[in-house]
Amino acid sequence: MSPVEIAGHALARMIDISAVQAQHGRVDVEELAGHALAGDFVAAHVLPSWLPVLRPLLDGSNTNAGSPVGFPSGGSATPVKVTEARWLLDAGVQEMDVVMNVGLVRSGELAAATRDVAAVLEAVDGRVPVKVILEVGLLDESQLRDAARAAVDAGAASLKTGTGWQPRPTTPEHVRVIREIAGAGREIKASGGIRSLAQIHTLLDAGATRFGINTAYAVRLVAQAGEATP
Ligand SMILES: O=C[C@H](O)COP(=O)(O)O
Repeated sequence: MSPVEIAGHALARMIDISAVQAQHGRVDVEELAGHALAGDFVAAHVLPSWLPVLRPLLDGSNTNAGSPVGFPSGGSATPVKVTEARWLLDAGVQEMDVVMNVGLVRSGELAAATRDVAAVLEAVDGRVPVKVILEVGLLDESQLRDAARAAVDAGAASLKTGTGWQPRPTTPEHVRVIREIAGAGREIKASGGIRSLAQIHTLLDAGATRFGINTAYAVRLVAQAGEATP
C-alpha cells in the first residue's frame, strides 16, 4: 500500500459516514453501504428503520452498522429510548448513538438528563459501544459543560458533539470543553458541519478522536487526504 493510500485509509478508519436525514431512503442506504465497503470506513449509520437493510450489506466487512436512539431531538420519553435501544440490539446494531435530552439540560434538570442516558446504557449493558450526543449547537458553554458532565455521570465512554440536524457546526472550542470534562480516557466524536481537512486537523488538536461526516463529504475528504500525502 502506498503512503497516499495509508493516509486516506487511516482517516477513513476515524470517520463514521451516515445517511441519517429524514429524506434518506433505500437508495441512499445502499449507496452508503457501497461507500462504506469501498472506503473501509469505520462505521456507517442509518435511521433505525433502515438498520435491517444496512446490516446485511455490511456483513463480513470492517465497517460497523450503527444507528441512533432518540434521534434527532433527544426528547423521547426514557422508556421509549430504552425500547428503541433494545430493538436496535435485536436488529443487529453494532454501534449506537443516544441523543441526550437537550431540553432537560437547558432547563438545568441535570439529574433527569443523567438518568435518561444511564437507563439506555444500562439496557445496552456494554453489548455495543454507545456514544452520547450532546447537540452542542443548541447549548451555550455552561450548558455544554452540564451536558458533558451528565454524560460522564451516566457512565458514557464516548461523547459525540452533534446530530448533523442543527445549522451550527461543531467547533474546536466545543471539543476542548468536552475533553476538559471527559478526561483523557473517553472517545470524543466530532460531528456536524465538518467540511474540510483543515477543520479535521483543528478538531483533532482540540481532542477529537473520531468524526461523523455525511457520506459525500467524507468520501471527498478521504480522497483529499490521500492526495495531500507526499
Ligand atoms: O454524524 C452525524 C451527521 O451525519 C453529520 O452530518 P453532516 O456531516 O451533514 O453535518
